[in-house]
Amino acid sequence: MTNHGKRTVAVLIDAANDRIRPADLEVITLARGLGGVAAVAGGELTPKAKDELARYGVTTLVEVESDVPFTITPAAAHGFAAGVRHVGADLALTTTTFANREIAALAAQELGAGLVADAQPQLDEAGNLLAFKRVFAGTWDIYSAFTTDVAVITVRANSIQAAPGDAANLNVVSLSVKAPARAAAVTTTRRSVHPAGDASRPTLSEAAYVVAGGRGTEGDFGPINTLADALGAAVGATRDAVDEGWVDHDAQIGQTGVTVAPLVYIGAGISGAPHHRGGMQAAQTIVAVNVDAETPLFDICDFAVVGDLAAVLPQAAQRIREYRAAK
Ligand SMILES: Cc1cc2nc3c(=O)[nH]c(=O)nc-3n(C[C@H](O)[C@H](O)[C@H](O)COP(=O)(O)OP(=O)(O)OC[C@H]3O[C@@H](n4cnc5c(N)ncnc54)[C@H](O)[C@@H]3O)c2cc1C
Repeated sequence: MTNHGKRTVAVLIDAANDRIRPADLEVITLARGLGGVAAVAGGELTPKAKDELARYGVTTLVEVESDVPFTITPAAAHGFAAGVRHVGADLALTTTTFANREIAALAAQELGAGLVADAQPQLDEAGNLLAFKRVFAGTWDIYSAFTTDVAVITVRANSIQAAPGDAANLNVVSLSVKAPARAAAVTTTRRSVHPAGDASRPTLSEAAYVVAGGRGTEGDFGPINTLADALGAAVGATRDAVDEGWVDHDAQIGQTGVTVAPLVYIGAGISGAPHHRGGMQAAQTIVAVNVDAETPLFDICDFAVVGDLAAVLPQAAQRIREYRAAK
């Protein structure tokens, strides 16, 4: 895919009541640096959500009315692809969630587009689009170029901090689509959303701050929760902690768990086995708390604290609370 001058970037968004999800706002912020931004949503958004899109510089909102709801993945993929075509976008972005990976793949197939999952769009010096991703437990950086006219990228959370842009006049378009037969063939009898972990905390895969505990907690996640509460962080864990039944499987970070890329990852009582590192090494700042000064996690961390987590974490939480109260 070569540089065509001004790009149009379509972003799939998922409004939760009146709010645009923070991860979607990150993707919109990223998209603004690449071209004009159009949002594509399944159904009608509330006026508040539309205001938020305008504040983030989105110029067009395509509200897709589909005969099958976007909760059915092929219907969402078809609706998204229709939105991308409608605005003539050459780049389509979604956040990286399990559902969005599938939506992006099906939409890319329909659009004849190249797809890179869990990456960050970037422009090279000539303005050509690249998808950047860090792989193999953070040991390789891959830059992919597109040979197709349209590119689809699912964007890893916390690639960028969301920030409002120049407020735009939002042009709202309604687009009616008929879902493909494979979507219409599905009958939803019951739909229940399983709240991942603690509903009062951010989603682990999208959180800006993550506090994770391992076998060193000896089953007491109290200090982990205390620090997570002070920071507004998600709680993560190693597989050993999950296998012991100390925390839900949803919290497992690593090769066979969730991949996180927060601004700050704090790992306490975690040795830093390669299986765990593969899921957190992309964090921007890594803090490790361990009684063993030789623990492997110290080899890759930015800040190492040698100490008992039961003593260190409550003190850190207390200082954070004091700092926030004084601000
Ligand atoms: C196929 C496969 C897939 C796997 N997938 C994953 C995965 O997705 N995610 C994952 O995490 N693991 C995974 N594992 C397991 C992984 O290899 C490690 O066994 C696991 O990550 C170790 O967990 P841990 O760090 O909690 O425990 P340990 O390695 O036992 O480390 C505990 C650490 O706590 C420290 N400690 C003890 N007491 C304290 C204290 N009071 N204060 C501070 N520090 C203390 C110790 O010094 C030690 O460093 C996988 C393994 C296999 C074989």
